[in-house]
Amino acid sequence: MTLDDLVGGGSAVVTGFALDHRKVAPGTIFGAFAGARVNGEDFIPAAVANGAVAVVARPEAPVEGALHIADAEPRRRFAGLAARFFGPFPRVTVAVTGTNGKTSTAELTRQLWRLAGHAAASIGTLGVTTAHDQVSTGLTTPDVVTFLANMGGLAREGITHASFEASSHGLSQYRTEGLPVAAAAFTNLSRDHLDYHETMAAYFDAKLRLFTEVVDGDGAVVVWADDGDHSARVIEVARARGLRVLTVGAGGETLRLVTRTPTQLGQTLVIEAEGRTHKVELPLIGAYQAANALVAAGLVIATGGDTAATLAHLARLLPVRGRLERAVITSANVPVYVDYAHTPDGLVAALAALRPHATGRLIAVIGAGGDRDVGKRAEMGAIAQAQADLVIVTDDNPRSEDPAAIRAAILTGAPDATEIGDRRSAIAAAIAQAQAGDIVLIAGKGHEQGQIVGDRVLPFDDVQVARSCAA
Ligand SMILES: CC(=O)N[C@H]1[C@@H](OP(=O)(O)OP(=O)(O)OC[C@H]2O[C@@H](n3ccc(=O)[nH]c3=O)[C@H](O)[C@@H]2O)O[C@H](CO)[C@@H](O)[C@@H]1O[C@H](C)C(=O)N[C@@H](C)C(=O)N[C@H](CCC(=O)O)C(=O)O
Ligand SMILES: Nc1ncnc2c1ncn2[C@@H]1O[C@H](COP(=O)(O)OP(=O)(O)OP(=O)(O)O)[C@@H](O)[C@H]1O
Ligand SMILES: N[C@H](CCC[C@H](N)C(=O)O)C(=O)O
Ligand SMILES: [Mg+2]
Repeated sequence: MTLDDLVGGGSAVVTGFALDHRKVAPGTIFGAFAGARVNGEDFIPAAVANGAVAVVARPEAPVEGALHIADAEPRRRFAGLAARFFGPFPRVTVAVTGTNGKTSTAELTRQLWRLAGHAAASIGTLGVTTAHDQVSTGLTTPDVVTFLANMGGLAREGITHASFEASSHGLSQYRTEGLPVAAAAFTNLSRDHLDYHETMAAYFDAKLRLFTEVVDGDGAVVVWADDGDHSARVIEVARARGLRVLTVGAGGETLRLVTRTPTQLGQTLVIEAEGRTHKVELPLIGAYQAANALVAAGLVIATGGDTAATLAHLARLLPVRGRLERAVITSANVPVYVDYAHTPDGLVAALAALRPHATGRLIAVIGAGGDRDVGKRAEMGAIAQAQADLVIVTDDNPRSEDPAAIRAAILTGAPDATEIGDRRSAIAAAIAQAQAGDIVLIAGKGHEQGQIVGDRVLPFDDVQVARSCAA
C-alpha cells in the first residue's frame, strides 16, 4: 500500500501506523495528537527523523519533511486511514458501552456466538479472547493501532464475529473507530471516571458517541431498558438516526424479562420474545449477570442470530473470570466470591447478588483505586456498610497515592469497618472470621493479576490468595 492508495500524495510505501514517535519506523504514518499528559505534535520532528512518511495532525500543526494529512479531528482521520491498512476485519463486529457490564457482555456475546457455531472473539478488559486463547492488552479499549491490528489479525485467523468493549476513554479518544460496527449495546450509566470526564453529563456524552457516530448508519442498537432516563436517552438518539432499536430487561420489548428466581447455583429466567414465553436456567447468579446475558443475547439476535436458539444457549454460558467467581469454599463451608465491583453501582450489584445466598452474614472486603475518581470512595464505603454485615477496608491499586489516605476516604462512609491495609491480611481476616452460612465477597480486582503500588506491579491474584487463606 502506498500513500497514493490511501490519500494521494506520493508513491512512498506505507509500512505501518504509530501514535508514539518511538514506534515510528521508515514508512510509518504518525498520528500526532494533543494528549492528557503531553502534546504529540511536539514529537513530529522526531517521528520524521525516524522515517515517518506522513503525519496526521491538526491543520495548524507544524509538519516538515513528510506529508501533512491535516484534519481538525486528527484522531478520527487517523483511525479511518489505519482501518484501511489493517483491514479486512471480522465480518460482524459489535460494541458494548456502559459504566458496568461491558466486559461481561462482550464475553458472553462471544460465548453465545460460539455456541451458535461461529468463530468468535472479544476484545476488552480481559484482553483479546478467542475459544483457544486470552492475551492481555493492558487497557480495556486498547489504543487504535493495537485495536485495529488485533481486529485484522483475528480476521486473518478466521474469526468472523467479534465483540468489543468501548470504554468512555476509548470513545472520547477515537480508539475504536474506522471499522464497520453492525450493532452497539448500552448496559447502564452510573458514577465512574469523573477524574477524567469531570461531570456526569460529559461522561454520558462520551458514551453516547457510540450510538450517534460509531455504530453503522444501517446498524442496530441494543439497550438495557431498566436504567430509567439513561436508557430512554440512548433509545432517543438511536431512533433519531433511524437505527434499529432492540430493548431488553423488565421494561424491554425485544426480550422482556418477566421473572427472575434465584436458585442455588444460578437463576431461572422467564423471558417473553416474539410473542412466545421462554424459560431459561441461567447458570450464573445475580440480577446483574442476568442483565448482561440478556444484552449479549440481544446483540447476537440483532446481528442475525435465531431468537429461540440464542435464548436456549443462555443455559450453557460459562462464568466470566473475576465476575462473581467462586474462588473457594473454605474448611468452615463458606463460599468466597471474587468480583470486579469497583464503582458504587457495581458494589450494590455484587452485594445484592450474594445476599439471597447467605443464611448468615455477608462479609465484604473492599478498596478503591488510586489516581482515579476520588468521590466514589466514601460512597462505596457507605454502600458496603449498609449492605454487608461486616466490612474490611483494604488497598486496591494505590498507584501514586498514599494508600492510608484512600482507606481513610472510604472509612468516612463506613465508620464501623475494620481497616487492614495489606490486602492478603484483609482477605485472611475475612476468611478466618467467616462461619457456616456466611458468604465472603472480595471486591475490586476481579481478574487482575497485580497490586499497583507506585510504578510497581506486585503480583497479586484475589482468587489465588483466597484459596491459600482457606486451606
Ligand atoms: C488518560 C488516558 O486515557 N490516557 C491514554 C491516552 O493518552 P493520551 O493520548 O492522553 O497521551 P499522552 O500520554 O498525553 O501523549 C499524547 C500523544 O503523544 C504521544 N507521545 C508521547 C510521549 C512520547 O515520548 N512520544 C509520543 O509520541 C503519545 O503516544 C500520544 O499519542 O492514550 C494512550 C495511548 O493510547 C494511553 O496509553 C493512555 O492510557 C493511560 C496509560 C491510562 O491509564 N488510561 C486509562 C485511564 C484508560 O484508558 N482506561 C480506560 C477505561 C477503563 C474502563 O472503564 O474499562 C480503558 O479503556 O482502559
Ligand atoms: N449490568 C450491571 N449492572 C450493575 N453492575 C454490574 C453490571 N455488570 C457488572 N456489574 C458490576 O461491575 C463489575 C465489573 O463488571 P464488568 O467487568 O463486566 O464491567 P466493565 O464495564 O467491563 O468494567 P470496566 O469499566 O472496569 O471495564 C462486576 O464485577 C459487577 O460488580
Ligand atoms: N481495581 C481497579 C479497578 C479499575 C477499573 C478500571 N476500569 C479503571 O477504573 O480504570 C482499580 O481501581 O484500580
Ligand atoms: Mg471492562
